[in-house]
Amino acid sequence: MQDTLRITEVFYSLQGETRTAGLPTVFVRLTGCPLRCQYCDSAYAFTGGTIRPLDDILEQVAGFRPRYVCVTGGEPLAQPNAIPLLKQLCDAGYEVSLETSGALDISAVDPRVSRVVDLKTPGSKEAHRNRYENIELLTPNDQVKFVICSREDYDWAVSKLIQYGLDTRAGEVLFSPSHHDLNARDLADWVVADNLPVRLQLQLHKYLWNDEPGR
Ligand SMILES: C[S@@+](CC[C@H](N)C(=O)[O-])C[C@H]1O[C@@H](n2cnc3c(N)ncnc32)[C@H](O)[C@@H]1O
Ligand SMILES: Nc1nc2[nH]cc(C(=O)O)c2c(=O)[nH]1
Ligand code: SF4
Ligand SMILES: [Mg+2]
Repeated sequence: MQDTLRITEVFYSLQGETRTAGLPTVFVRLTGCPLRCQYCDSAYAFTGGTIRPLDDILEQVAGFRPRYVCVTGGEPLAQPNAIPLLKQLCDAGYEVSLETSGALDISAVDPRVSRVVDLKTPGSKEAHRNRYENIELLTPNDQVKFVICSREDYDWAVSKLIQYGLDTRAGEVLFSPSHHDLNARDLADWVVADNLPVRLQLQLHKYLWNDEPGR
């Protein structure tokens, strides 16, 4: 039996987030997630999808001839075969990133992958799922993200930034406003006022294409 994964979509777009924002990227969106963040913009990936052999997914990715590949979901690490998928994407020569909720163990992910680890804020309603052991595993090739819903979430994120020295562990600390919950301008003003060592990230794809799936 060949390794398979349940996949919602594979598409080519501009990376809307993280340190490669703006660069053409293939997205592989895995189906299913054990969390239910109140703001989730990808709830259409909770169910459905198609079970596909790994080779078939790799072949579709190769057809786009990309430099960057982003594995997202849903929660990719909820499927054990996400680990061989990530390794084989690296072996194929792509620059690979993984978007993960931070609720599951990231230790088995190929070190060539840039792990984008969310620390779920209280405003997500899933902060109790954070696996803080992941923080010790972060390297300069990784990125930590806070999706911020309110001033209270911002203060919480700043306290975690300081408590764990996140800017010295990960290559990037990203502060992203929760779309529809928080004005990007307010978050920008707070980051400047506090002189934080973080990058404000806006979801570029929502400005370009609103909230359409597959973009
Ligand atoms: C849809 S999730 C999939 C990967 C993984 N489950 C996770 O949460 O990181 C991809 C990224 O989108 C972020 N996201 C989801 N909904 C959002 C929203 N309404 N505003 C800003 N970011 C959002 C998540 O926090 C996460 O960083
Ligand atoms: N363009 C684009 N960039 C993205 N970066 C992360 C995404 C995600 O849903 O994880 C995403 C997405 O859905 N679209
Ligand atoms: S963990 Fe990611 S995919 Fe799951 S509900 Fe939260 S934002 Fe959505
Ligand atoms: Mg998205």
